Amino acid sequence: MSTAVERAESDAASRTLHVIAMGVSGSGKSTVGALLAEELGGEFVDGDDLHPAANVAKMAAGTPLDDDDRAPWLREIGARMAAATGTMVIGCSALKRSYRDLIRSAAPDTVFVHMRGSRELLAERMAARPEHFMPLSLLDSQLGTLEELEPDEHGVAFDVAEPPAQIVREAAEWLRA
Ligand SMILES: Nc1ncnc2c1ncn2[C@@H]1O[C@H](COP(=O)(O)OP(=O)(O)O)[C@@H](O)[C@H]1O
Ligand SMILES: O=C(O)[C@H](O)[C@@H](O)[C@H](O)[C@H](O)COP(=O)(O)O
Repeated sequence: MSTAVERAESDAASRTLHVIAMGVSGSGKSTVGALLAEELGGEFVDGDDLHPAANVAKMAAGTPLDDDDRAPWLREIGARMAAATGTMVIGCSALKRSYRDLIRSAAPDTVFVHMRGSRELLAERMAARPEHFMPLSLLDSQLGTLEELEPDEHGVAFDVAEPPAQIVREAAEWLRA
């Protein structure tokens, strides 16, 4: 027979979690998000794959998205999260508070794991994946648009200078607590 502590630990481990791996381009949403989903025994969806083709074309051409471009994409992300039957991690920049509010309006228990880093390190990481559609020239617009998590938002931030495995370990610990 299991003890009360063991039962509580097992409940926490099996809890269904709704997580957005958030941050600007190059911050590790895809890398850390996929590893985190694996660690939590859930599914990972890359928000990049949910952008309308016009959004991808716009970014690839070096023009930042605006609120109107992002609205249908954020609604799709909220709908995916709300429809998840098990633990779900979605990589989504979720740069503004209003974008996170939109996702929460569909899936209120969504938790945000924000990967933060210096411009220099982010630029280095973006430059190291030249085949990606997102041009380095959009990094400053991404950083200019970013609104940090506010105290009343359910979330946690990590420094992208840490290795992915460490971020995942700490994030999973925080999420399960
Ligand atoms: N914490 C990290 N430490 C070292 N390299 C990382 C880390 N996170 C991501 N990377 C690398 O940086 C690049 C950008 O990461 P990626 O996951 O594609 O970011 P995003 O999805 O946010 O654009 C990739 O080449 C990835 O392997
Ligand atoms: O809202 C946006 O401007 C985009 O969602 C952007 O933040 C996101 O980062 C791109 O999809 C690029 O993809 P990567 O994040 O993989 O560079």
